[in-house]
Amino acid sequence: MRADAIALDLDGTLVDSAPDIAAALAHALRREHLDAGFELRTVRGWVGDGPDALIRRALGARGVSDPHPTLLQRLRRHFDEATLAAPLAHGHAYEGVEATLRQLSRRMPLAVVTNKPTPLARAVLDAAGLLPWCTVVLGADSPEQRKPAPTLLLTAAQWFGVMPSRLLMVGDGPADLGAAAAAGCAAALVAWGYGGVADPGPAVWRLRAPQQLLALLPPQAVSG
Ligand SMILES: O=C(O)COP(=O)(O)O
Ligand SMILES: [Mg+2]
Repeated sequence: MRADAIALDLDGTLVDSAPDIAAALAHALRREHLDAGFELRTVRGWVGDGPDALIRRALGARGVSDPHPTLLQRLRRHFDEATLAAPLAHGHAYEGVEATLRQLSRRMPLAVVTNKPTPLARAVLDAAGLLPWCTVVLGADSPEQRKPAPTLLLTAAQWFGVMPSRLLMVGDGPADLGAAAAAGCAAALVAWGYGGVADPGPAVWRLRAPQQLLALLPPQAVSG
């Protein structure tokens, strides 16, 4: 396939961060004297739409379907503080990701496009040792930017001066595929992430290991 740049999702694609997200969520809920006893696999299923959606899902699971905005704000503040204090204390980059990004970054620019806010995303990437290989980190700093909206992918394409059709979005969830479709980008779905996509359709590449990206995008396929 031809791609001139890659956009990479963060949680569930580059890093197995669910244990840290679960710890930050538990910290936030406890600070507000709320029941924080969620299983890791439950929290894992809530990752992918950003921390505000995560917090709403946790509250919803406790029967709080219409939380007060100030409670949401406080929970977000506690969540962000906990994440910045220990971005990746329990999780790690998936095996093969660091070496793959290092090699790919010599061939083409790499953007991280995530529903995490940018400061949290940068902290996690730094802790994972992946930040040096990322040309730009684009997080969802406002609700409108959140995947499946195409905004961040279009920003990445513009940033790199490439057509959206020559930007490959690599992700683990429906928001990633939705954003790729909305932006007109090619898409690849990883097999190791937090999932939630039963049938990605024939146009989507399937990756069983990060290293497969190197074969999918050989050096001679790079233009310019
Ligand atoms: O839910 C999040 O915090 C972000 O998820 P993403 O990196 O998969 O976009
Ligand atoms: Mg993800």
